[in-house]
Amino acid sequence: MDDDFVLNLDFGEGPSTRKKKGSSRTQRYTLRLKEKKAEKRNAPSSTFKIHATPSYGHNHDPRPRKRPRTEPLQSGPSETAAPAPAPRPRHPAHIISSLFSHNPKIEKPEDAPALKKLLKPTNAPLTDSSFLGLGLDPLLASHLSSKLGIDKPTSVQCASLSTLLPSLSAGAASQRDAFIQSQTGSGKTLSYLLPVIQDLLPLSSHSYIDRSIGTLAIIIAPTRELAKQIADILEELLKLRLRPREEGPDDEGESGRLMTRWLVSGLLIGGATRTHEKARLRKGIPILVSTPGRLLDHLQNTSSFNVGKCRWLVLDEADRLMELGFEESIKGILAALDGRWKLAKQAVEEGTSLEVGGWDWGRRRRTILCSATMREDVQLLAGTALKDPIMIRAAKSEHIPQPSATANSSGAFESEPTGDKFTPPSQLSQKYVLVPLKLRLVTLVALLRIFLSQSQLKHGCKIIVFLSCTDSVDFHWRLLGGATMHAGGGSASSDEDEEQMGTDHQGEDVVAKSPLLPNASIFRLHGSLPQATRLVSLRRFSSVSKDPSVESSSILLCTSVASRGLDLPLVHAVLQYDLPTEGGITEYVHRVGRTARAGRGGEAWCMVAPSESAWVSWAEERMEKDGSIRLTSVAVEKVLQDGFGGQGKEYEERATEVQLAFERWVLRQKQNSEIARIAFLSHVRAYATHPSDEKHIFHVRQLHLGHLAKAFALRDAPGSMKSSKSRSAKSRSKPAGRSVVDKAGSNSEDDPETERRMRKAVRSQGRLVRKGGILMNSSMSDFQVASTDMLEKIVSRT
Ligand SMILES: Nc1ncnc2c1ncn2[C@@H]1O[C@H](COP(=O)(O)OP(=O)(O)OP(=O)(O)O)[C@@H](O)[C@H]1O
Repeated sequence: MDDDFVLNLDFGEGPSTRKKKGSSRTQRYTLRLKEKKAEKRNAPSSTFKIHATPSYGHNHDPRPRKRPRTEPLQSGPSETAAPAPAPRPRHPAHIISSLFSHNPKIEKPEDAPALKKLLKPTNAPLTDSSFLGLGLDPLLASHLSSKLGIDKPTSVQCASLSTLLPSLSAGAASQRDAFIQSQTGSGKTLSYLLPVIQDLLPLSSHSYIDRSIGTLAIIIAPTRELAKQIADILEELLKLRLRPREEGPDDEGESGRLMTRWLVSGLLIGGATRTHEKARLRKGIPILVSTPGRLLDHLQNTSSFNVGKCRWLVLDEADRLMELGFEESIKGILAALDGRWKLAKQAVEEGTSLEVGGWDWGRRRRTILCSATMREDVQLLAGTALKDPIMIRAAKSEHIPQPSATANSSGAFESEPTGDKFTPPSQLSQKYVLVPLKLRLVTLVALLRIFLSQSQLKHGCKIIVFLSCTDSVDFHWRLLGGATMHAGGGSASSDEDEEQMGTDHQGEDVVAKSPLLPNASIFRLHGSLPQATRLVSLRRFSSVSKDPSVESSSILLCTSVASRGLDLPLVHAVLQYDLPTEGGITEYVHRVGRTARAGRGGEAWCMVAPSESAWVSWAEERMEKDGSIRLTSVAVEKVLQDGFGGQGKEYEERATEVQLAFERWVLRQKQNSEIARIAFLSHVRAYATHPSDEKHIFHVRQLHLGHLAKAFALRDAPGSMKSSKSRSAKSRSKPAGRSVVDKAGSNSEDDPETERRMRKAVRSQGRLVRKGGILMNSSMSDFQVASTDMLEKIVSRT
């Protein structure tokens, strides 16, 4: 089987790779590498091969080296192969990227034990339980099984259904509010949707009830994507048959239930015009999914929004709601709902409104709060929103958990159950690679190639890559989609770049293809993209071809906006290219939780800089004190070797060529260099926002900016890291790659005042994305370059 693919290498000097004058360091590297290469090289070749299927454990291929092919690089499935460019002679003056010199020494990780103990999934459906046994309506249970393929409940679903289902929870417990907390991918959405539907379903047998009854249940989610996802699941659930399969359409049936289909769902997330939304609300939306800002807006301004009879309020991802500053909006929503209920009740009592027969006005609204963590701010929200709540948690073992704690009047839970740390599912394999800054970009490509090659066996897979900020996402997306291995790329026009980019119907770029990542579509997601683009990107990233012969591998480059709640099918690997700047270990667990869902397997990888190595034990300890959670170290050399193939240290040459291809793309056009520069600056700025208790691990001062520049395919750190106006001749002569402190000419970051100003400046910029508590940008990590001078000012203490 020859499933290798070939990279065309051009050693000729294209215009884009012309050496800058006066770069004596580069000249030295060039000469050294040239000499080394000349020694090694027997017969110069214009191509090398990169194994599409990395061979774990078989790196030293005993087969004789194949004669290099001269075919062009294989592209993605939809692309036709381009004619092979004629091999060009190697040019002695070609700039060589010195990727493998002057890197910090990294100790080789110990070999991982050959047979890793397989851990039982902690978020899988339970084999010894059933929905019917928990009291779920047979119509719902059979719909779950036949249409959604869900037969057994997960642990948290067992706990919640046994508490929240109206049929089982008799007496006082039947009206209590609830706090649901459990692992990622454990099925929290169904754990609240099923009780809500089961509670409202009997109303369908009253012929006089229709949509005009208004909104009876509201689900609030922090982001539009999440709200849309919940609404989609709800819509699927509400397609259930309203009579048992064995009963005909006109039978009154043994069940004695003749139900009408009035129970429909609706989504309010902005995007549509207010008038259009108002018209939908006037018609009636019995179960509404919304983001907080838009909901509050309609509660305050839409008189036809009939919520007087609302029975359920669900606050999903409550910790994210708090992080995004929605506390005030939620208080407003609670007050408005109470007010509307009072007014509606009063109107009925006064006879000014038509009574719905037998409506139980005494029944209080039930509120459910779902959160990954029990942080202080979430407990405060629980204190405001919940009354005498019951705590619902998933057990770690296959035991149906009992509701375990109750909250006091301030919302604090009196009996804090043990083992309440927010941990990833146990079946998730967690790995990290200590990567010198210079090698980050090529290691990213190598890792993606490894994931893709694994997925080839399974007809495609999904990979999510988290980056620090929107500018970095945009840059990497364009870079991967634009860079080619043709050194003649110096003359490539932007049209050629565009060929590898697909656009959505609004003309916004959606998909990119990289010759380095064959058969994969690359998407991006961050808060600054138009809403339509975000939704299209997510939909296309998640789509799975029904034809097994069509590979549907896809890669999503994103910010933390994708870390919470999103349920994207078949995500095989999550790579944290940049570790979270906000949210610490909770954010890490949310991100890795996009894979290994509902009992399935998955891989979580992190790239850790040598200066950040203390993060590993820091993270392990925060996930589980007893040391049961361990991240496995994988050597960067192994990743590069497996990703790029070749014999011995051949991967170094290949990685260098890939780096050069990226650097050529950056040099190709001014606009590319600008994107790279902006991404670099935004990344450093985002890095500076790591909270003070993480500064011993993540400190800008530890970053070698010259090396980091390589990770943005730049040959030097942007000169504007120091204001050009104020840059002295002395500082100009300093070698690139010094830390911010060096460049600023003083120990600026040791100065508490500078530190304070830096945080303030960065935070205030972060706040710009949240206007009046309404999510404008969806993620606090989505830093925009409102002013690229910001960082320069910060570091130069102007
Ligand atoms: N009982 C079940 N059996 C099989 N799959 C299930 C079951 N319940 C839910 N799922 C599936 O598990 C996946 C995760 O569900 P869901 O998104 O509700 O998890 P979650 O706990 O809310 O995760 P997160 O904390 O990441 O938001 C979904 O694809 C869902 O269809």
